[in-house]
Amino acid sequence: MEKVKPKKHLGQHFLTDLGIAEKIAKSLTGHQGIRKVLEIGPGMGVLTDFLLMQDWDLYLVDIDSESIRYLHKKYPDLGDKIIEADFLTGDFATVMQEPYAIVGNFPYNISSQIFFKVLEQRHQVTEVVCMLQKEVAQRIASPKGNKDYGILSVLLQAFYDIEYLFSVSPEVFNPPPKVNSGVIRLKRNEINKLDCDEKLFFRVVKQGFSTRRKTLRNCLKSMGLTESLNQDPIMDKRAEQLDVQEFVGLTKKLQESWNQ
Ligand SMILES: C[S@@+](CC[C@H](N)C(=O)[O-])C[C@H]1O[C@@H](n2cnc3c(N)ncnc32)[C@H](O)[C@@H]1O
Repeated sequence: MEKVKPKKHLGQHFLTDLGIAEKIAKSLTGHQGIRKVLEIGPGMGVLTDFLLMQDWDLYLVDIDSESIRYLHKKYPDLGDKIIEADFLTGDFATVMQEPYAIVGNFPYNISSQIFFKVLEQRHQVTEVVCMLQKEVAQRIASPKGNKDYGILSVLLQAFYDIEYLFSVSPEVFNPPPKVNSGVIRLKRNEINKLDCDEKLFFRVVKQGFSTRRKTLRNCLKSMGLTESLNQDPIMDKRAEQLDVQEFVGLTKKLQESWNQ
């Protein structure tokens, strides 16, 4: 079968090391008893081959029509489960219907956007195993106080337990990317709902990190801080010094101060 020509604008760096592909596929655990799996960006199916050796109900989504033609030839039995779509704009809540896990060697240029979409679908997405740019992987898994800790770390850590699994060097891809890669696993935690207004929590986290070097007092002032909240010692801190629970506490304080 003629191979897919790598397209830079689609982040196509095809993994050539079968051992690593197998290791990624085996990192999926079926957390919370889920068998339905969506692979984002299967390309030529290097991960897919190993996923199909396991007992998953597997769906594939790729934006590239050349990859899709290749996958249909390679896996004729998958039929409609091979989906040509943009994961970022497609309605996968409806396609998948039930809770599902995500796996993939993500297109690195859109990996943060993929995670914002995962957050929107957090009630349905039980697990994510993925390879992405090492720095982004580290940032997502990073604890508070670390220079890498940011918006995605807090938001994802609020709903998922995150593990950095292993690093992968550029030589095992065709063409090799300019950056190192990292594989992470996210397992949805048991907390169905945060103990605060979740929409406000998202706003507080995003606004809190809007200027990293500034205190929360400065970053959040456009949100209408009352005088008493303005005096609260937490406002002297910077966003990177707060973990998820502290952000939840801050969100509750903000809401209560508005209700007074
Ligand atoms: C890094 S490659 C990985 C390919 C293959 N899984 C491998 O490991 O060799 C990323 C894949 O994501 C696909 N892709 C890029 N943007 C996408 C999007 N928005 N939605 C779905 N797939 C996308 C690309 O076409 C490509 O096949």
